[in-house]
Order: sequence, then C-alpha cells, then structure tokens
Amino acid sequence: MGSLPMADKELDGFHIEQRHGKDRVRVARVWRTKEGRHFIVEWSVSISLFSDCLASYVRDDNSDIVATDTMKNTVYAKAKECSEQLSVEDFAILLAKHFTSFYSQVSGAIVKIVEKPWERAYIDGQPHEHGFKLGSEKHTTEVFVKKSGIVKLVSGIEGLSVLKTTMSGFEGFIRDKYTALPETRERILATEITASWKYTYENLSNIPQKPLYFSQRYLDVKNILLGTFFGPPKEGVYSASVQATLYQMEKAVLNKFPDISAMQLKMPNLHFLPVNISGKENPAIVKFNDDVYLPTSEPHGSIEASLSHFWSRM
Ligand SMILES: O=c1[nH]c(=O)c2[nH]c(=O)[nH]c2[nH]1
Repeated sequence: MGSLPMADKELDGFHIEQRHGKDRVRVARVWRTKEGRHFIVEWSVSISLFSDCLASYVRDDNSDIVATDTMKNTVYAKAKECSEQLSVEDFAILLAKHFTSFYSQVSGAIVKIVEKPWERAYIDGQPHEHGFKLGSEKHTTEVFVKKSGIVKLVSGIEGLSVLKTTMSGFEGFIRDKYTALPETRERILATEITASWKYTYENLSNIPQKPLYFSQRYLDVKNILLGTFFGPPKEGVYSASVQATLYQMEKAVLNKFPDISAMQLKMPNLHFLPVNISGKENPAIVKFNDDVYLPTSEPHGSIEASLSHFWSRM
C-alpha cells in the first residue's frame, strides 16, 4: 500500500507528488444495550488525502485545502454518527468514502486504523457488563478509496506472540567455515507475528454489508494462523523451519477464505538458546537437556513472505 500513486502533477518544469492528512487520531466509542451491556472500541486513525491543492504549495493559496484539523474532527463526528457497533474496516471505509465524496478536491483517501485490543473482563467465569481488560495483539486495517468507488482493503494483525516448546527443528542448511549452529530436531519456536491480508473487494458497491463481517473474518484468520502454527492440541505439528511454517500458515488462509487474495506474514525468529555453563573446577554447572534456555530478542532472525493467488498481488 505504501507504493500507491500520489496525486502527481507537472509543475514549473518539475514533477510533484503530494498528499496530506492527520496521523494517529485517537478515538474511543462506547455502545450500550438496553439491557445494560456495554461495548467499546479504541481506534488510532490515520488519514491521508490525495487532494488537488497545488496552489497551497506554489501560490500561498489555501482555498483548496481540507484542514487536517477538520479531518480530525470528522473522525469524532463520524464515530458519534455510528449508532450501531461496526468493524474497524467498516469505519475506515466510511471515513474514506466521506472524504472522497464530500470534497470535490479529493480524488482518493487512505485511512489506516489500529484497534486497541480491549476485551470483555471475566469475573469468576462471568462476563462483566462494562469491564474490559487489554489483550495483546492488535487488529489493523488500511483502506484506499477512489472517488470512482474503487477500493483496496487490507486488514492485519500486529504483535501476535506465539511459542511452542517442541515440534520444531532446523536441519540441512548450508554449512561453511563460519557455520557454528548445530542441526536440531528439538528446539523452541517463538515469534511475534505481523500479518496482513488483502480482500478481493474492488468496489464500494460489493463490500459485504453484513454487520461485523470483517470483525468475524479477523477472528477466523487468526484462528487459522494459530491452528496451523501449533497443529492439533495433543500431537502438534512439526516445523522444519520458520519459512516452512510461515508458508503453511499463508496457504491455509488463502485456501480457506475465497475473499482473501493475498497475504503477507512477518515472523521474526526469537531464539531461545540452550544454556550450557561450565567452570574450570565444575565442567557441568548447567548441562543443557532441553530444559533451561536463554530467551533473546536481539539479534533475531527476520523471515517474511507474501503469498497471493496468481490473479492478485498485495
Ligand atoms: O527456521 C529457521 N530459519 C532460518 O533461516 C534460520 N537460520 C538460523 O540460524 N536458524 C533458523 N531457523
């Protein structure tokens, strides 16, 4: 999405590309049912408009600028207007649609939102009516809407930390004069997953209208990713490398959901190093027996790949 074309023009013999917006507008929205159950979302919204306001750059003429302060206010006004709970994707689309249809100057809008993972609290196994606790991984979305109604919709997960204590190995890699890593069929596999996936919907007119459709999709994708990473609860599934597991996870998502056309995964390999400590007098203070590890964050392996159907790209 970073490589989207900007509003570009020829100008004084130069080529200019420009866009403007407001980043990280923080908003929370609460919905209350008659029965007294509350729902909350907390969003950090970033807006970027492709807008014809070249005069502001070259002639000190701001008459075509949508003020970024107005963009910020729009986030709160639209949140207020949403009387029913909605997915973060639908809120992003609603905002982008507003900017592209309301202003003649605006030809396209990108709206990115990160949702903070507030989850209903449970007390003695009972869901609390208005109590929430912060979870870990975040739901993200990025939508690009053009005035014509053309849409590109990407959703994602940030910070999904997972670990398995066995059923992982790494063998058969290149060995040369600098290689020290032993081959193994028994190690800890730990990573912090960043995922993004592109939906097939290419026009505002064919975005699913079912309420919370994309919220459910998010949960379903997360389940498939986790199920593929861990394998069945009792026996698990062997991972020959982060690369192999990453590919299986992407393939599982693309095979399962017909409305997802491409997926990107970033899975750093967060090493848990075997601990072996020996002293001069005591050669085996700690002898590693798949039990004591040194967890690390730096350095870490960085492994990422995108997978798409032949007819699509991220
Ligand atoms: O799953 C892995 N992939 C690698 O590319 C790699 N490189 C490494 O040192 N350990 C691992 N593990």
